[in-house]
Amino acid sequence: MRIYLIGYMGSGKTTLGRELASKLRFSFLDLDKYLEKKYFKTIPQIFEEEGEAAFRLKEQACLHEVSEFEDVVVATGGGAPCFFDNMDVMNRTGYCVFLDVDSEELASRLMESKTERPLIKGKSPDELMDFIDKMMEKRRPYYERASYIVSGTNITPEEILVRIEFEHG
Ligand SMILES: Nc1ncnc2c1ncn2[C@@H]1O[C@H](COP(=O)(O)OP(=O)(O)O)[C@@H](O)[C@H]1O
Ligand SMILES: O=C(O)C1=C[C@@H](OP(=O)(O)O)[C@@H](O)[C@H](O)C1
Ligand SMILES: [Mg+2]
Repeated sequence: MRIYLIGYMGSGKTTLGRELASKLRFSFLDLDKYLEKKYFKTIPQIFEEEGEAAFRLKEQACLHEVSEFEDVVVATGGGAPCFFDNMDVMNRTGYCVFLDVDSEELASRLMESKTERPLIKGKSPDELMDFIDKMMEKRRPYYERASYIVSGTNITPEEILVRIEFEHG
């Protein structure tokens, strides 16, 4: 069994994914970290040296690899669902959960942790808010293809599990 967490930067995929995996006694895998290990480069380095398009190709390759792993919770990167066949792969090979957190909450979380995220690096609070709103509008249709949507500002791993169990039986 595989669980994929998707959603905007700052929605808590990495944080909640780790907690969820430990509850289930599954392995936890962060797609960004997996990618950094595979290519021996950090995400900001790849964006800077090779550009976003190259990053997206690497991200897709990594997703295809991890989609064969057993009993894992995968925290994806915020953009992963919006490129290539990634959303199809996740829906086909696991339970895909969209963490739907409102943009004000995202902005306040992301102000604290911008440096490792090349897409928002150096933005002022107002610019960040505007950027999140615009990008969320484009990304939402992809995110909403997830089999499960969990919304709120304080989503817990229990809530995610209950949803999957309740709807899946
Ligand atoms: N439920 C939460 N409540 C408050 N802050 C959170 C919550 N989940 C994550 N954060 C904080 O938000 C930031 C981004 O979380 P992270 O798990 O890295 O998100 P993602 O992987 O979706 O980008 C981190 O600083 C984290 O501590
Ligand atoms: O939203 C995006 O396009 C990205 C999100 C990041 O992951 P997080 O969502 O874990 O921050 C990381 O993959 C990269 O910086 C691009
Ligand atoms: Mg993350």
